[in-house]
Amino acid sequence: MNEEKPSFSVMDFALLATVLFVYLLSGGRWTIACSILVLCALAKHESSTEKLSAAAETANEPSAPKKKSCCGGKGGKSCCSSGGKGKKGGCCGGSCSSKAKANDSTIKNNIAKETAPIAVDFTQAFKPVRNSKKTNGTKKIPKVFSASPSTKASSPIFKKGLTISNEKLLGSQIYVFFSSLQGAAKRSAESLVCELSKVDGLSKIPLLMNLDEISDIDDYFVNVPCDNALYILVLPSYDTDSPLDYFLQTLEENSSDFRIDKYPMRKLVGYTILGIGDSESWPEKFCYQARLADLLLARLGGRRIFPIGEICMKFGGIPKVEDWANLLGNTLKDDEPILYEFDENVDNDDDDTAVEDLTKESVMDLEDIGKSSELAMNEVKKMVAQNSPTYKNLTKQGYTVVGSHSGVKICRWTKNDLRGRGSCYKHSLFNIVSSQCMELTPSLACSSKCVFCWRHGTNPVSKNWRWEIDEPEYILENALQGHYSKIKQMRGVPGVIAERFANAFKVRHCALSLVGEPIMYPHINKFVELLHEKEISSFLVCNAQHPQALEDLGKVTQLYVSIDAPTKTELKKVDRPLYRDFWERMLQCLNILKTTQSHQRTVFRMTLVKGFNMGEVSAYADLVEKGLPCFIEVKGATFCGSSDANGNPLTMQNIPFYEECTSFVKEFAKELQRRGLGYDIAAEHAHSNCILIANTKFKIKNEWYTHIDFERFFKLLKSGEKFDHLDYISKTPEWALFGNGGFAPGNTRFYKKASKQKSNISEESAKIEIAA
Ligand SMILES: Cc1cc2nc3c(=O)[nH]c(=O)nc-3n(C[C@H](O)[C@H](O)[C@H](O)COP(=O)(O)O)c2cc1C
Ligand code: SF4
Repeated sequence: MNEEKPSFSVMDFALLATVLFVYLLSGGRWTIACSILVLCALAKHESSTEKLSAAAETANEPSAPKKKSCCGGKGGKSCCSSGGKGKKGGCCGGSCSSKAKANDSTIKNNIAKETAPIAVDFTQAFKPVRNSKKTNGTKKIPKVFSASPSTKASSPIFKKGLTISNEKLLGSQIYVFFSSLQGAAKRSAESLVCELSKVDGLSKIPLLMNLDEISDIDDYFVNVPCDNALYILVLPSYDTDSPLDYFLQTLEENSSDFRIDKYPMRKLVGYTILGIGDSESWPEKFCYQARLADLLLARLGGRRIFPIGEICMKFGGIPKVEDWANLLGNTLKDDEPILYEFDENVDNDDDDTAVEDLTKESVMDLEDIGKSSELAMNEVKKMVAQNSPTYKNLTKQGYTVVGSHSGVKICRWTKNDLRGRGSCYKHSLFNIVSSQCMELTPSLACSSKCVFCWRHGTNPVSKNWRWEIDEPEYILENALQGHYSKIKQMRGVPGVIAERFANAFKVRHCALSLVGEPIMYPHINKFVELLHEKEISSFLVCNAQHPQALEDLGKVTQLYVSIDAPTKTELKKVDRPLYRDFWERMLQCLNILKTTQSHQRTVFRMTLVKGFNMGEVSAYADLVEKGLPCFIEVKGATFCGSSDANGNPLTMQNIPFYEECTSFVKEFAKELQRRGLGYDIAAEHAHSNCILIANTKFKIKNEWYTHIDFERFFKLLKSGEKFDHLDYISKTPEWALFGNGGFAPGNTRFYKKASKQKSNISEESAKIEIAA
């Protein structure tokens, strides 16, 4: 034991006494100076005392072996760097060397961190388990991908739905779906397919699918095409309306549709999503629709096998897609178990706590995503916003977009008529002069995706109205303005007849067709009233998918219903309707024509497409029996220029010749007469492959009255009296009757040069026109 040394020496006391003396003699400053001197002296004294006592101690020790001198961390030969031949050095016991190793590895790690190509930040889901209890041993840590937060809160299945699946991802059939407006998602999906095809051991080549072209989304997102399907979705985000909105709307509806399985996506091996967007221009909404899709697929029971990727196409683009694809490829090869949610096979073992720890944070994140995504789902957008690619597309095609959901366009028959080259078939059949007719739609969106629709791929689709609504007064005023400005542009065109040009500034007819489904517009009745107030007659074409709107429709001059196929199977193939109960809807509409709307001038509009709907006439006759329309307008689909790959599957082979149309119509009329339904062929416009079958009540004293007396129509309307289709008829002129061609006198028929026509036609890419 060491003996205790005294704390103060005589020297110390002498110094302190000096300080006291100085204080009493001269006060503050001198005392401070003196104190500092005293403290220095004391410190010096103290250290020399220590040195002395240390020397005394060493001198007193019994022959202790001499310690090697320490390197002081500098690594002298004798110690840490040890020429020590594997022996631990004398001073630090080797800790110098281990520290050096640690420093080394930290640096390496840092370098690795700095140089690693973090292309996409989707690594959050791979956070390591923080509970060390769960990571010991050789047990692998399952990757966890949490499911929809809202379902987590509400579904009992979720709470206990964590289990491990060892699905063999490599053996699955991968489907790469994409939706694209401007092509970036398509290119990304193609690159993804290319990268994934290189993955060793993948048993099947991934399939590329365009979501916007799928006839029925339910074929893939309620049913699945095979029992080992794995879905990868490449989705852009748009804060304006885009085709993806319909897809998301469908998933949303399916998740709450009691008629279908609550978790249909559980049939998949799994899914993952690659979002693309623009983080610079849309920082708040960057890839928000990809996240929404992720949420909805999880809600439908889908199992996420890889975290959602979010790539800004402005910075990096395709190389980042490839990075993501490579990481996904590694996951496919990786046979580690994946923890899925939404599985009732509960495994309630100890891992649950670890899983909870592990998922807590990502679930929190997803809750935020969930909230913002659900808000996004309920957000009301403009159908066609001015900055949207759809707007640009439509205006490029010659449409004047009015407000946010309506459009006008002057058709080629209006131009023809201004130049004395004849009106369209509506002149021959019903007395509508093309140069005074405005083609307009108050809804550019449609609830069908007809194969022959030439605007397919351009206009938005939806089952019902989900956009901002413009006032009918605003639409009419601006539509007329748009129409007149297009007419004005015709003033320099050779051959324009001055009188017709002047009259064209008084629109007399409005064809509510053009593109989309006019009856979807919530204020359609008010809009038609406004037309009538201006003595503009109304020709409304609807697609027989909105029975309630049809039932509620007020008086129109003529009411069309498109009948594109005679049977349920064919109608699905031709119209690709969005509604699951499309056939029932159509039958309901036919019944409404026969009952509530029987006072209207009703017309079945049939567009003949060879190879699609020119088969059985008796099935068509069944439909006529159900709707009993006043007229049946049969028109061969017509060619209208080459396609720009808009998804239209038809070619010139599908365009029927006029002879084929007439023989179809003759057979059809015969079948109707055989059933005693009282129809006959009345008029034609051979130039546009169009023939009219009319109910014989319009044949008075052996003369056809298929034309409209517009003056009488407006007179009756103003009178407020009830009237029906027979009250405003006029005699069909001789030239329009069937067999006479239907070309109005006073016009010169103009034939395109055959060679020029030929050069414009590309068999593979024909665009088919059905309206006008
Ligand atoms: C009108 C418009 C709106 C957009 N809105 C968003 C958005 O809300 N969030 C986002 O991340 N990117 C947004 N973008 C960027 C697109 O998602 C991005 O350009 C993407 O690559 C487009 O894919 P696509 O070419 O396949 O259509 C928008 C782009 C346009 C033109
Ligand atoms: S043809 Fe008419 S009903 Fe069919 S998709 Fe086009 S706009 Fe809609």
